[in-house]
Amino acid sequence: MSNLDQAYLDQLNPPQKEAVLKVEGPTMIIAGAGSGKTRVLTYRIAHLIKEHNVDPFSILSLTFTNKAAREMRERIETVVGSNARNLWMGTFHSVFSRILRAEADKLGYPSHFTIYDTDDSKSLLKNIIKYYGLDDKVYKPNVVLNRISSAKNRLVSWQEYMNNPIFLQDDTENGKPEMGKIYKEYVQRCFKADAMDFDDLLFNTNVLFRDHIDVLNKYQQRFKYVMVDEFQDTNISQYLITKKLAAVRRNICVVGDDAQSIYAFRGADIQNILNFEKDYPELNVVKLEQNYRSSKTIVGAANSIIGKNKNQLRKSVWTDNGEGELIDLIKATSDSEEGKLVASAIFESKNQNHYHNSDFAILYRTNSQSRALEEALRRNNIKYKIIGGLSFYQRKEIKDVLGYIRFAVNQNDEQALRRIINLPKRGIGDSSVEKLVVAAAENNADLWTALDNAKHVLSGRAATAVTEFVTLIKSFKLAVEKKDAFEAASHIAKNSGLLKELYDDKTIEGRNRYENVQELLNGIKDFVDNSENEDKSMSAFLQEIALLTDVENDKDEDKDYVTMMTIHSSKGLEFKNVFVVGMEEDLFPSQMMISSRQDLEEERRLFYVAITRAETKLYMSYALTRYRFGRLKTCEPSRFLSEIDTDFIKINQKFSSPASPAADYTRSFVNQVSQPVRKPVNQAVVHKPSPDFKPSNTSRLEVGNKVEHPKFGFGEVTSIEIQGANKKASINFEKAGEKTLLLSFAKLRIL
Ligand SMILES: Nc1ncnc2c1ncn2[C@@H]1O[C@H](COP(=O)(O)OP(=O)(O)OP(=O)(O)O)[C@@H](O)[C@H]1O
Ligand SMILES: [Mg+2]
Repeated sequence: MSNLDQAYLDQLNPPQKEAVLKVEGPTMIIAGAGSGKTRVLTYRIAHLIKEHNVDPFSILSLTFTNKAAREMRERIETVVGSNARNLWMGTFHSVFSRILRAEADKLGYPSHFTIYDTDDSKSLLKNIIKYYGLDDKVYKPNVVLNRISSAKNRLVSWQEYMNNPIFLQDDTENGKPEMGKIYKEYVQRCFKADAMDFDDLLFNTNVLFRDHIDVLNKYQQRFKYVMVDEFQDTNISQYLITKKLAAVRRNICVVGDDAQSIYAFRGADIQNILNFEKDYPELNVVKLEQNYRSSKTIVGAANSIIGKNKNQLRKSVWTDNGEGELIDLIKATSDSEEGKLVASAIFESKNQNHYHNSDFAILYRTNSQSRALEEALRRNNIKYKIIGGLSFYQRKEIKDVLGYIRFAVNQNDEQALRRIINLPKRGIGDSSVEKLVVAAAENNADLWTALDNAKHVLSGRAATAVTEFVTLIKSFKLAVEKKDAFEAASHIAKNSGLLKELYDDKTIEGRNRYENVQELLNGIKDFVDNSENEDKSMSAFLQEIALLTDVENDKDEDKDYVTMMTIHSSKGLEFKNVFVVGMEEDLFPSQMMISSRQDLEEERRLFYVAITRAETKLYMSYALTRYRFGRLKTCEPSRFLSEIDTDFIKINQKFSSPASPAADYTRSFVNQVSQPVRKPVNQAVVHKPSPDFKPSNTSRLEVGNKVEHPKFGFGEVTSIEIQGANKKASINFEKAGEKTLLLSFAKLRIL
């Protein structure tokens, strides 16, 4: 997006301008990708402040990531100046956790409540499942968590859940009749621990506004204008919050694209778009049809894809931009070759077009696909960055230090306690912790009180160790109260013994971990010195990082890197060149997700999101074999490839496997490679191994060797590749065709 300057209204087309100028009353813009919806929101806010003298403090703008909020804020700042800092802008979770902190006492929480992340929630559920003596193979913690999460997102409390026979019946049919009991215990334990999980942030905001009219009134008065980006991905809980807040003034503007709704699996509901029309009959609906982001080819391909979905609001998207190049289809024999071909294509495009690394993004369906791509990029010296995956704050050493900090802030934080109580080892085992938790429950006391009275519950060494631990935590608590966040954190890292333990580990990993903890301390220093948040307390810092989404924590100084991320995280972003990799059946569309037509349509919308991130050039790639879950699998090209109008796509000969059968691009070839659900070749091959078949030692296998495989039959080795400890051979089998096999697994007889 170009910089906003004084003449911002000239940078809008007529319907965009209309949406910016009409600031009173409800407005909805449901329009295609790249049509300037986010731009409209940004300019609208600038306009409200500049022309209508609206106090930024009374504008609430909800975005998909905090990063998007930061970028919008920066742009608005160029028009209205530093005043823009006071805008209420961020994700639903971050904005409402701020409000919950301010109003926590109304719900019986302290303002320093802890936010449990998914790991905390899962391990708490594990404890509960064990506590009730249930089988954790039946009650899998992440399945149970999903069930609880979806109940909360539909605003179903545990009381309603337990009293509604429909849920019990459903759970009984699923073989999990005890779900209600687990849900109840989970909520009560979170409450006891002064903790809220992610879903609670929305659930409890709804409770707050439902039960405390005075509080609701206060925020209804404060937020004179409410705006929501990516509206199609709001769930009912989020929808009701905005509806309540806007109920008095009705100045609400939502923008989104039903074709990009990709979170139905987490409870997002396109129905909200339809509800909106009902809830606001006086609604001003704005249509945006011109795409400013992408070439004609890309827009055409995207339209041809989304047209295959039955459930969508029909709308047209067109662009004035040039034709652009055709989409390049890259075919690889294996996932590692896919990585190499993608890296080579980036390398060449950079040279030819003088692009920076940052002009490229690689998008995939699941995080696990990144490994082969990373290896290839590293070999080509192309700097990349994975967004998402295991983020900085998810690393063990960081979570350990944060565990101490969390417990110093909130001594009821059971999950933090369990993490740190025996770290570094001080002779306090799981069973001692369990005894303390039970003692606390039986005496209706909180965990901290039980710890403080450990000598009545435990004996011998464990009791002494717990008493020493309590003394240590008391000193940390004091540090958190008396010192600034940075000094307190440094004190805790040092005196907990964690820093020393890492320092003493002289392995490369140990050094890395030590540096990561130093980096965490740097981050806290930065927060103290530079954060926009007025509250510089340790608990404010914890809250800020608890809500960082995948796309956020960009600590890298050098910003020139190829971005790698899942398609889900790429929503709302744009890049000059985009690679959509792993275009294979079972991977994309994902095998796990397509049990119904609705699910397939959601996968297709995800594909639409991926395509529409590209401005100039789009590449798609697939591999014929791929390691998945530790096994080499034969893959079929994704059915989505055959759904792209063939006028928009061509096979890239240069960056396709030499083994690919087609020399020239022809329509029929694309159709042929993309036929959905072809039987994998190897299933058709029936080979009876020779009577004297005995696997040979393959350590000396060479290119050109003739071999026999018990299933694929006879073939010739065409290449050998060493990858770390693994050695792979590509073998051209007479009947089964080209296969890449991992030699440590493949049974081969050298002839
Ligand atoms: N009137 C305009 N003139 C020139 N460029 C524009 C105009 N409107 C939008 N753009 C540019 O088009 C691109 C897409 O805009 P924006 O990101 O706001 O679209 P969007 O509808 O929010 O897309 P998505 O659905 O992917 O979130 C941006 O680079 C933006 O700056
Ligand atoms: Mg947008």
